[in-house]
Amino acid sequence: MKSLRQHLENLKADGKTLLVPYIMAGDHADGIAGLPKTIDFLAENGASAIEVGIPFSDPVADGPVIELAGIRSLKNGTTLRKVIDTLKTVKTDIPLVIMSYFNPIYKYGIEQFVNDLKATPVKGLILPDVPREHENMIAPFLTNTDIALVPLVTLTSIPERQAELVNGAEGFIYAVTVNGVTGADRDYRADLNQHLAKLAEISDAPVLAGFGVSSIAHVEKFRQAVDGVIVGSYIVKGLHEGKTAEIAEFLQKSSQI
Ligand SMILES: O=P(O)(O)OC[C@@H](O)[C@@H](O)c1c[nH]c2ccccc12
Repeated sequence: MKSLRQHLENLKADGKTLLVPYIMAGDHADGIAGLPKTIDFLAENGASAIEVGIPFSDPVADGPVIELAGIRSLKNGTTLRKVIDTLKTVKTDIPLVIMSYFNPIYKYGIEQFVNDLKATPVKGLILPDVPREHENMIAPFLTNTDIALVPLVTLTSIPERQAELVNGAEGFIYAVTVNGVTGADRDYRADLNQHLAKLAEISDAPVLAGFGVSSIAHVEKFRQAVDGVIVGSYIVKGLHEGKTAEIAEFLQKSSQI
């Protein structure tokens, strides 16, 4: 079993709420140099894993908060190469998961990308614009590595599709809670937890809910149906505004739920 899944399953077996904050690499006051300390900060405050975003000019699934963070990061001169070089210097016990659109990886060289990640704590990949049908562009390079491909299951995925995506999940299942882009402050549909609980039932791998999670009440709600949550916009905005105490408190409280 790949270590991302093992790590999350161990936490789950200890009764922990799985908590995966998302950050935009390079969106720090001191540019990419600030990435290692941001990772340390999240790890110290209870993150189970950390999703590290790669900035991209056409982020089709990103809402305004993440999109602006990407623009700031690109203005800081962040490139995929700089992110990987910086991650090579990071020492952490918790797995990192790269979230990237495919284009930067394609430009970098797919095989080279996977090879270079082996010298980093990256244990998973979320590639929102690579559907299962196209996974073979990268999956063969991951076979003999400890890097898991994390599937996104959306509300519109029909049961057959869900089963297919869940089958053989190497890390965790990313259960998308809304139809639309990332971002906090949104209404969830009334039967969302039933939908999530069904997904959790058919999945052996841990299931984490993401999109719009921005309060302790959200974490408590989703915890009734799945193993944990992914929190992006709330974290990205808070860090950008320097609200570290608030973020630390949110993470600590969430991981105790
Ligand atoms: O920001 P939110 O609503 O908390 O959602 C998480 C999200 O930001 C992060 O996982 C993410 C950022 N960009 C993405 C693109 C697709 C899927 C997921 C993402």
